[in-house]
Amino acid sequence: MENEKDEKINIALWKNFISFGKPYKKEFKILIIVMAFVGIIDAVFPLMTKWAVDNLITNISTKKFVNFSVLYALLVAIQAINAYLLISTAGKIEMGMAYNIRKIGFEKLQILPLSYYDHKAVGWLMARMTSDIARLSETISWGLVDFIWGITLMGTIMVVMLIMNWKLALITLSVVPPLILISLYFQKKILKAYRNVRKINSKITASFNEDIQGAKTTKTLVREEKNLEEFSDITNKMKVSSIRAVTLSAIYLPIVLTLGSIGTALAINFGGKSVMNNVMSYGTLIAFMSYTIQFFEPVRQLAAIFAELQSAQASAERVFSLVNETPEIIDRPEITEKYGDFFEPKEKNWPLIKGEIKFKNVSFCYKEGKKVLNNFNLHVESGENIALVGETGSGKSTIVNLLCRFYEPTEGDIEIDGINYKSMPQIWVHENLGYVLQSPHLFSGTIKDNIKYGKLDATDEEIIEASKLVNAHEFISNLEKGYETPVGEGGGLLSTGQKQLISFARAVIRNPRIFILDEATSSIDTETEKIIQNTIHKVLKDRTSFIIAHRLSTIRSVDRILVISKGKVIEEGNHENLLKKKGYYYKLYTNQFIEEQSNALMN
Ligand SMILES: Nc1ncnc2c1ncn2[C@@H]1O[C@H](COP(=O)(O)OP(=O)(O)OP(=O)(O)O)[C@@H](O)[C@H]1O
Repeated sequence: MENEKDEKINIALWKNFISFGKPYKKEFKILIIVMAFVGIIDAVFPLMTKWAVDNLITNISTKKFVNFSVLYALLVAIQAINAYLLISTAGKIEMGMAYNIRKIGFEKLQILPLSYYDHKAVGWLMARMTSDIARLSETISWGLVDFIWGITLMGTIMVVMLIMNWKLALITLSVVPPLILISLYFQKKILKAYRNVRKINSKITASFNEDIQGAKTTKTLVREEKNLEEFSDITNKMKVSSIRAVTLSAIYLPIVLTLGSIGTALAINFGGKSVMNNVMSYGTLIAFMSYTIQFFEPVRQLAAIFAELQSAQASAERVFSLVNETPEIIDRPEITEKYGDFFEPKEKNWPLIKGEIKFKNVSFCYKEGKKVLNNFNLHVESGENIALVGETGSGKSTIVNLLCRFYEPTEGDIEIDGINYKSMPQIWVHENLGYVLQSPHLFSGTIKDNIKYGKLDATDEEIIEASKLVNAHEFISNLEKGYETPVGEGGGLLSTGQKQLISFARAVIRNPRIFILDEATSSIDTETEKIIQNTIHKVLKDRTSFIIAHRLSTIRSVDRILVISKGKVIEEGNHENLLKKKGYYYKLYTNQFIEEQSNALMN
């Protein structure tokens, strides 16, 4: 979590933020007018009291009394209508702006390349999209409410006081400047203290999160006591910070009340004398006393808004760093003109992919200066099945990520069917891609929903057909609710093998020309493994495919095996040829074979 600095108000940033409120121009206008009315009417009530004291008590007349009552009731009714208007309008602005920014943020998250997610933690992004945006919209709408109300109320009170008795007005208002200074000082301190509480709170949330997710690991490593100790440490800090924040509020309020009382005392003292000398009416004195008390609330509110704006600015900066992020991989303008953009694609009049792939002198680095691939060349025929093997970190996933255009080459080109993929929209490749991840992610919902995720308009027949192709139909049909079985969060209600089969179905339902399989390392039972082997065989048929292989038994029948080391192909050929070569692959294969045999014996 970043430090929130006490910076000056950044006008440009707030202008940018307010631009999201453009669709709510009418609501903003209503809110400003309503709040100005509320402020003025609030300042009229003490005048009503003055009038009542000066006229009704001393000189009672039924007609005047009735008129007074009617006017009073009218003002109260107007305030009630205003209250309705202000709450509904401010609420509309708050929710509307949050909706607009969240939508744009979500759209951005869809188009940002994988590289963006490499350096942004999930928790960071979630906090931006939820709490930061909520806080900003709240600050803007309710802050505006308090601001307009405060300014008009204070302005009206000042004008009325000066008109009634300018000398007494100046004397009573002399407590305002120290009040403003003290309010600013305390509001800043209070806000800082609460900010600290929030920071610790996010650590507590993260702690809970890690603890729940890592419950199994904790138990196996007997870390319970240590975890508890660390947790107590954070909660203790939270307690201390919260008490500090509350103490500051507890000191601030009596100071405001005292200053308010001094103002009232000044009014009574100097005003009382004027009343005794018959220079001023009782009613005016009472109005003055009411005004001094009424004056303090907006000062407190305005100081709070000012402090809140400074702090909310940090939220605004973080939200806009996401909203204004320019994706590293973008379709060129001439391409979007021809094919439309991500959210509004035009007719797909691009060539169908057959699946011939060429890496031409491709170099790539995730971080500047550290080349993972250097002058990498590869030619894959359409429909050819390729397996990538090699030690961990050798660059297998990188090759595949580049082919999928999740990242783009730093140097060199990648061609599909002889076309440089950078001269086509990203969706051209993505639409023709089937990718089964090493640990497939299923979304909460039913098995059917998850398979349909690969092709939103898929019919039930297509879903069953895809499931049959990947040998998943049998196990799905045996479940009590069949295709309507809920998979749980992240597919947690299914076994690893079942999850894999469903992700196969999801990938093949769109009939992709290029198929990528990042083979699972986690062990599954022999029966399921056999089913998956058979599935792989069927799915790869006639498609250009890349398998990142961990179990070498899977790839015995592929057309070509590439042994990758430090981003280079060090051996290539089919299974038999590579074994005959007695090189790296031979060693890898025999080691794995011996390992599997000894595991089998031990079991
Ligand atoms: N997102 C990333 N950001 C920075 N460096 C990365 C990133 N992904 C991979 N690397 C680095 O690039 C190199 C190649 O990684 P890659 O994931 O391609 O290897 P791999 O052969 O697929 O490994 P494994 O079999 O363990 O999955 C490694 O040194 C790795 O640390």
